[in-house]
Amino acid sequence: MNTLNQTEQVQDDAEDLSQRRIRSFVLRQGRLTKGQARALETGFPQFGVNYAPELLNLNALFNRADSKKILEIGFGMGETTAKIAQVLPDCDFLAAEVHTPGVGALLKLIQENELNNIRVIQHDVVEVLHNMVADGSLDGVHIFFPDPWHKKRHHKRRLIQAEFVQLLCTKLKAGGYLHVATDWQEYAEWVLEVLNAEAQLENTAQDYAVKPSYRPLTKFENRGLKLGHGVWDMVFTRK
Ligand SMILES: C[S@@+](CC[C@H](N)C(=O)[O-])C[C@H]1O[C@@H](n2cnc3c(N)ncnc32)[C@H](O)[C@@H]1O
Repeated sequence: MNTLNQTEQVQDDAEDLSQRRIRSFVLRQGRLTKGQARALETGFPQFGVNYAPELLNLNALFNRADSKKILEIGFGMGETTAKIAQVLPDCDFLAAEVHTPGVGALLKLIQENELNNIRVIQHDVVEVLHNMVADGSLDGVHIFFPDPWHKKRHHKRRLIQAEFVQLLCTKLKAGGYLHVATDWQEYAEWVLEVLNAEAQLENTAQDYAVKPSYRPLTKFENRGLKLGHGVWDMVFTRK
């Protein structure tokens, strides 16, 4: 192991010991653009949800009862979230992300596109699910390009793990869906194995699914596809 790896290992171990749970993200100081800062200030009061260990009333949050309620996990800069919310106006999206610039960016998109069907929460989604989302209340869960945590010793940080998938299943309605997409083949195989092993889930495809039309191709993904890189979608439903 070289010195850099040793330092990383020590940092990893220290973090693991200091936390009750291994997290799927590392918080980095991110620079906010002026637009993102303004959107946080003006948009969060209307479209933001503060973390609190109390169950959310999703119908009240979106001010309608007849819509499908979808949780998006780790929306990054929110481009995909905003596009999907536009093409699926009958669905409401609770979008979770931990990084402040991303939260500002999505709030900016919500304001620019006058979207009423997104609410944003800045918190670890594992805690949000445990403490704020009622059992059997979600029609769908979107997880697009979760951090692949390439190194073997970091695999424990991967969001998609048996225990996490079980938690998602308790929050999904019967017939609700879980859609995961990744551009890292080894992680795709890992995700497929974990989802196949969960007895409460059923694959909608033989293995990988055809990309559902609501998920837009991002610039990054398009570039990768042109270079011959793959993207794998997996769509499972809750029995
Ligand atoms: C690789 S990025 C993908 C972003 C976006 N979905 C996309 O397709 O561009 C993964 C994101 O998941 C977020 N994330 C990871 N673990 C999370 C957690 N436990 N709760 C909320 N967000 C999380 C990270 O902060 C990061 O922005």
